[in-house]
Amino acid sequence: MNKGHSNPFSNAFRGIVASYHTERNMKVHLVLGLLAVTLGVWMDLRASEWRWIGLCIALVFIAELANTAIETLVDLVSPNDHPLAKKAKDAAAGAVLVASGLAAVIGVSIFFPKVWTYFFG
Ligand SMILES: Nc1ncnc2c1ncn2[C@@H]1O[C@H](COP(=O)(O)OP(=O)(O)OP(=O)(O)O)[C@@H](O)[C@H]1O
Repeated sequence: MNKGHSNPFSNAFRGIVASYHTERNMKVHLVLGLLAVTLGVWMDLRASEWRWIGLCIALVFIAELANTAIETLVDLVSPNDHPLAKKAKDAAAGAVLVASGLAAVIGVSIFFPKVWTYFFG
């Protein structure tokens, strides 16, 4: 493999696109992220609230990309069942769950009161 002319940005972008194509959860995260941004524009969020939403979206994508990287490496190194392969994959999936859970809690705490006030306030 020729590594001489590789551009770090295009490598990183290729990694994100490849993960989007192979991981169903990436598409779910993208839709939820776009939904949060749309809702944020509609609800006219404050700058501090946008920072939290941006942080949550980035955190979930970082966790999902790391999960993809670990799953891919595990499949390469241990194509057959092995307890350590299971441990690595389950821990990586756990990272996505923690990030998604935090994003859900922060998202609900920001949007729920605004949506409630909009419809019933
Ligand atoms: N090589 C392996 N050895 C042992 N257990 C494995 C191995 N590969 C996967 N598993 C286990 O099988 C289950 C399903 O794994 P799978 O590879 O489908 O990933 P996943 O967690 O479902 O994620 P995704 O849906 O993103 O692929 C998980 O509990 C995982 O730990």
